[in-house]
Amino acid sequence: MNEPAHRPFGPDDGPGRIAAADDGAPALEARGLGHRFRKHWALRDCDFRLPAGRICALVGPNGAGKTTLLSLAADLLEPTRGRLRVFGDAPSTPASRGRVAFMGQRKPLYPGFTVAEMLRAGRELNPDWDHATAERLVRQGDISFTAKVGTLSGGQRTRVALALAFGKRPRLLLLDEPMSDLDPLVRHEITAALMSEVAEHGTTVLMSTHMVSEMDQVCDYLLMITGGRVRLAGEVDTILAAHTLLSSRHRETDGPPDLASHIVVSTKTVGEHFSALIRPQGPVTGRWARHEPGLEELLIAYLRAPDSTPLLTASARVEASEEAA
Ligand SMILES: Nc1ncnc2c1ncn2[C@@H]1O[C@H](COP(=O)(O)OP(=O)(O)OP(=O)(O)O)[C@@H](O)[C@H]1O
Repeated sequence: MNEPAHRPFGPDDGPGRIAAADDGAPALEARGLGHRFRKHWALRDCDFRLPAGRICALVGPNGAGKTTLLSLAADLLEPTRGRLRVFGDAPSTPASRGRVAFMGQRKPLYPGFTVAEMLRAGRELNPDWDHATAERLVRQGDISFTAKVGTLSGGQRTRVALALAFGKRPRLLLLDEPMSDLDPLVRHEITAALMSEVAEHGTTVLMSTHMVSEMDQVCDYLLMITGGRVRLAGEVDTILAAHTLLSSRHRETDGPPDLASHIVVSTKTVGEHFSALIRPQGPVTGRWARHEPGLEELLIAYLRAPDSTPLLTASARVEASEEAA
């Protein structure tokens, strides 16, 4: 993963940055969005919406294009094709840059600064800085304000980076694998801190993660990218309800014929045990054991079949893009 430079806050984020244009606009809207690194398309033909106020898990295998999408939203990269809007505005506008905070995998902290100095820098660079929120997040982690950032543990650094991101009072918080270097207890604490701040301020969160089982309780929206293309987008509940997990004793690797009328996402055969994740297109016939999949089961099935038919719920859909190839 090659990560661009971070810009968690900055002097461009001037006063009056929350323009009226964002009323009712989705937090993110991509139309025909593509980004190419030299000859390689990291993202292509992406059309989707992320409604405001959602906590969205951004998932996909390594190299899927998650960091690229977050970097486009944070205005660290420009689209090669198509466009992306943040609350109705291009990411490069002062209005958008003021509304967005990005915490990348390399936390945007200066090791020689104390925690207090880091927060002070946040206050000086951001006109709408919320010092009380930033301090509270640090205090909840029992982190000393006089400690040098370079001496903090991974979990403490993540907490300070989150405090800086929240202190900016973003409308959209972009987090790139925020929990990857944390132990389960600290992950739990940081998740709780994140949830309470989000509940208080109604922040939209787009968070890339490989820790799907832990995100299950946190995220109410899902964006799955494989090979640079959107595969799933929408409310977690709606997406799960659109699928059925079937299991049976069969020997056929391609599945029994009574699945032919459904969208079969992926199938698995272990010995005589056959299972299939399907999107039913009518009544399911046959002697199947059936249940609604969990989020992890669903994502593993899609990861196993990255070319399966995409599914976007109504709230995530945009009309076909004129700019798409
Ligand atoms: N600066 C770069 N130059 C060239 N190719 C790049 C660059 N950054 C990313 N890529 C390529 O673009 C594709 C998407 O990368 P990206 O980092 O967005 O994936 P990701 O889903 O975030 O992966 P991971 O889960 O491993 O972090 C990959 O094939 C990657 O090698």
